[in-house]
Amino acid sequence: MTTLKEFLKTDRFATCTGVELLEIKPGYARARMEVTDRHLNGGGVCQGGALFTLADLAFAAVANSRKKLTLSVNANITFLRPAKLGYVYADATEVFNHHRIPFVEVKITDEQGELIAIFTSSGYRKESDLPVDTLE
Ligand SMILES: CC(C)(COP(=O)(O)OP(=O)(O)OC[C@H]1O[C@@H](n2cnc3c(N)ncnc32)[C@H](O)[C@@H]1OP(=O)(O)O)[C@@H](O)C(=O)NCCC(=O)NCCSC(=O)Cc1ccccc1
Repeated sequence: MTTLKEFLKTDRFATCTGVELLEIKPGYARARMEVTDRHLNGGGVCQGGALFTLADLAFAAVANSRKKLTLSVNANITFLRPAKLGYVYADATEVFNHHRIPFVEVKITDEQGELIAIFTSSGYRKESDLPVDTLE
């Protein structure tokens, strides 16, 4: 039996950056990443691309939670506060479950629950079923 969580572990770049999927339900997913020295930019805060990667995997989990292959066709991120060393969490919600063009919002927060960034993305949902039996 294959789960969506296992399917998304094949995203090796996200795995290399330390992104872990914690929860996937229909229309909702949560992921986390530990910000370590290797994630810091020259300004001493978490690099924006690392936060984007965290949000992108959370997007992939929620957008594919309907078990149809869904890819991102556009994405935007707004950085509100710097992320420091420690865990950051991504809560992804499928705001609009359109059968073809779903819309997803991902909120990134730190260990104190402070909002770090907001990512939004539209997906393109293909007809093809994902080769997964369950979500987790
Ligand atoms: C999948 C699809 C969006 C659609 O494929 P197909 O069904 O084969 O159909 P086709 O390509 O023929 O397109 C149909 C029509 O739509 C048009 N069109 C397309 N895009 C746009 C646009 N932005 N804006 C406007 N129009 C657009 C296109 O020109 C065409 O128009 P036409 O009918 O000729 O007039 C494909 O274009 C693609 O791969 N794009 C790149 C996506 C990508 O690499 N994303 C990033 C990585 S995924 C990720 O991050 C998360 C993740 C991780 C792991 C697992 C899952 C998720």
